[in-house]
Amino acid sequence: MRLDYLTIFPDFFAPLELSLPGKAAASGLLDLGVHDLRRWAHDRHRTVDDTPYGGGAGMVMKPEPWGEAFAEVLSAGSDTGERSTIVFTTPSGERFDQRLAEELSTREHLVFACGRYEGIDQRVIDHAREIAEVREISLGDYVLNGGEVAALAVTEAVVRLLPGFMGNAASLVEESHAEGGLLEYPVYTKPRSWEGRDVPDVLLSGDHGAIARWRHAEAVRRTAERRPDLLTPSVLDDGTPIVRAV
Ligand SMILES: COc1cccc(Cn2ccc3ccc(-c4cc(N)[nH]n4)cc32)c1
Repeated sequence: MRLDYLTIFPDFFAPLELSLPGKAAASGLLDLGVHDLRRWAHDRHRTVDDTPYGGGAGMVMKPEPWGEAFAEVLSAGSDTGERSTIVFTTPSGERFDQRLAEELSTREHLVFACGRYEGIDQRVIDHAREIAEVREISLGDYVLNGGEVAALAVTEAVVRLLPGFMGNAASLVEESHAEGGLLEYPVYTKPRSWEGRDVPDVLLSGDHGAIARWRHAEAVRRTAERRPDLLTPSVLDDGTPIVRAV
């Protein structure tokens, strides 16, 4: 997989060299490219923003640098001739979740378009839809100052799913939000007693059936307490969607 990042803060992506994706890059399983968007702003001040048409506070990112950047990065990045996937992180995107992480992990080339200011001129997104697959992705219902943090989060969730990148593939299978949609059960390690708190006896019993049953029960209890929405069915038995009055 190739990952490219377009940003006015390229240093934001230095951690990618240090973390899991960095190792994967070293092993040749990942190709990373971080690009300063100002490379495609040709005026003396490398201007990437301007005032919004229609008025309003703040600045909007100009379309021209993005158009030139996409042209260069898409042609250089998809040597397989595969269409690239441009990911715009934005508060107004589809909510990122494990299912979307799994979907993106199947792509050959992801290009993260990291906006700043009050966002990117809409014509950039419209243009991108003609030259690539486009996903507009939100991390959640809160507003960040730009797209870089969201791009890093999406990157980590996607890359760890790629075959050969996780040291222990078995842990991927057990994870919450992956199978059954339950939250993670509580985990323990040595020492057996700490600050007067002991590890649950069942985990020391060697009875793998009892341990599995305890872990499932704990996952259900936690999910019911913290995320009851994950437990309620969204469709009736015959597949009819359940529409809830707000
Ligand atoms: C576009 O609408 C905006 C309105 C007010 C501020 C901003 C700031 N901003 C600029 C680019 C940008 C990219 C992503 C995000 C973002 C994503 C999530 N989940 N929260 N915040 C925020 C961004 C944007």
